[in-house]
This record gives sequence, C-alpha cells and structure tokens, in this order.
Amino acid sequence: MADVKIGNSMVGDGHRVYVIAEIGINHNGSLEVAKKLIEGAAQAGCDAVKFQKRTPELCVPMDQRTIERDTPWGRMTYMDYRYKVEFGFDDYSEIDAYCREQGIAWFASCWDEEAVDFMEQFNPPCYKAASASLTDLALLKKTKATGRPLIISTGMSTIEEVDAAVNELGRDNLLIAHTNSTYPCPVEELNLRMIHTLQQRYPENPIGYSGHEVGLATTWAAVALGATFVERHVTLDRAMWGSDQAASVEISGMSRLVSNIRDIEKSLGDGVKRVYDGEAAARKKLRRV
Ligand SMILES: C=C(OP(=O)(O)O)C(=O)O
Repeated sequence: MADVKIGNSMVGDGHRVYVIAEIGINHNGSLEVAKKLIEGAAQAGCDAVKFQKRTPELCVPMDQRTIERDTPWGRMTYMDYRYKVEFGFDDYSEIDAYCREQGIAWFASCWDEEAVDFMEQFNPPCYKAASASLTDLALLKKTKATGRPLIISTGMSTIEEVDAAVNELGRDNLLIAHTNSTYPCPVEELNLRMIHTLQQRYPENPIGYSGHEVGLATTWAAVALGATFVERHVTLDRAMWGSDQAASVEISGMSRLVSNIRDIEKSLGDGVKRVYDGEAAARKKLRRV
C-alpha cells in the first residue's frame, strides 16, 4: 500500500493512525465555539481538525432554499441558515492562525468548486470530499487537480460509484474512507468489514474510517481492522443545537478515543511469532517439557 503524506504526517500501513476531529458545522457559525473545539481537539491529541466549506448559492438544491426552519437565531429559510453557519475569509484566517498556535493541522471538505478556490488561499495539507460529493466527478477532479492529497468518503454510495470515482481520480495521493451516512448510525449498519473490502479492492490507497455512530468502541474496532486514518465529529456538548451534534464526540471522549487508538496501534504488532523477554520467566517456570 502506498503512503500518503498529509502535512508532516505519513498516512498508511505501519504509520500512526491519523486522527481527524471533524468540526464540520458543529461551531454553529460561532468563531468562539470553533476555537474551543480546535483547542480541545489539539489537547486530545488529534492530528487535524476539519471544517466543511460551501458556497450556499452553488450547493443548496433549489427546492430546499425557501424551506423554513426554527434555528437558535429564529425562524429562517434553509438558505439563510446555510449563510449563517458559513465562515468567510476573515474567520478562516483567524482559524488558520489559531490552529498554528495550537499546533494542529486543519483542512476542509469542499462541497462545490468555488469552495476549492477559496480554500486554496490557506495552503491546506489535504482536502476531503464528503460522501455526498462522491458522484460529483467535476468537483472531485477539480479538488485533485490542486495536487494535494484527497480523502474521499464513501457513505451513501454503491461500490460502482466508488470505483467510478477512483478510476476518474487515479490511485495517486488518494485516501478512501469507509463511511455510513446515517446520523447517528446504528451499529448493525456500520459494516466495518468494508474496511477489508476496500483494502483488497484498492490496495494502493490508504483506507480509513469516517464514523457517525454513538460511542467509541466501534471506531476502535475500525482501527483494529486496519483503518489508517479515523475521523469523528467533535462537539462541545452533544445536546447542542445542530444536525450532527448527537452523532459527535465531546472533548473528553476525543481524548479517550485518541489515547486508546495509540494503544491499539501499538498492540497490533507485526504478526510475527516470537517469545518476548518478558515471557521467559513464565516459560521457565510453567513449561513441563
Ligand atoms: C460529510 C462529510 O464527510 P463524511 O461523508 O465522511 O461524513 C464531510 O467531510 O463534509
């Protein structure tokens, strides 16, 4: 399997699992909340935080735009809500500076082509294409053409759609995440063995896991199954307003997630049978023949 370099980190078999705290839109349009999430993710030991960048007038479907909904800022159309939770250039400049201060990488999934041009201004270490964008081949190609590593997510997709995206993009500098796009995802539908299916189908690409389940055990299982990177949504409080919050992990959970991932990756070893020095005494004392 080829390795892919994201910033200063190598991602792939035999390397530390790259842990991404997906802030997404859990900041609810507040830079203050975003900064608390960045700080929490850095302290938890995550390698990167991730945002979602949209140009609402390009990526909100026409039939959704005028639908009204109740929000913490009052009743508004879906389009107005999308603008409300969208950070602009000054916000991202502050996020960029803050991430440097906290010593954590940051990048975004770009939901439309303009968003890619926007993000290029910040020299991100990589990009992500959300599961929703997997069949948007023009967007995938535009993102890949930046020359930066690209993570594609495979929720809500058929295997033929995944093949089509990978064939269009080529195997180079491409990472693939197993995902189920139900929020929160029932454990019976996580289908973590898909990690093996993806490893066998795309042997040149680092395979990872983007999870939306409640709890941490199944993400640890994904690491035990060989996920080379892991992404979980992060929140200050799972009870906060917003569609992704309930399927997110609070900061204390992120700390447990990362520290146990570090133990799991060490515990996997190399699969070569050996007698460890620490076993010598037991071997001497307990072996009859
Ligand atoms: C929705 C996203 O990702 P995923 O499909 O992995 O949940 C995203 O990265 O914006």
